[in-house]
Amino acid sequence: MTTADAQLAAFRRSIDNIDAALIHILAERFRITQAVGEYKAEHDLPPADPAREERQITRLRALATESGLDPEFSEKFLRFVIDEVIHHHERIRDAD
Ligand SMILES: O=C(O)C(=O)C[C@]1(C(=O)O)C=C[C@@H](O)C=C1
Repeated sequence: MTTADAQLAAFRRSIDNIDAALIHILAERFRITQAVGEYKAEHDLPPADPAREERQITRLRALATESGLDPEFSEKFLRFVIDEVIHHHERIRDAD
């Protein structure tokens, strides 16, 4: 193995650890949003709350900018996650 190969392998070990952390964090987020979906279905609350989403996006865009992450990417990522959560909420509501 060359020095360059060893360096790339070291970078990739770090990437693999970060990816694992992301999966654990997402799993935890979806675990709690599952409970939120059940709560909303029980209390006849709508699956989506656009005002709450607006506040989350504003907050995360600011955090992204502070952290050197592209705020556009952060918003797209959060939108993608929230849209999936809303689908889960709808499925829970429709199963009731
Ligand atoms: O906070 C809620 O009401 C949720 O259902 C959670 C969540 C989210 O995933 O963050 C999902 C859907 C709503 O539109 C807003 C936020």
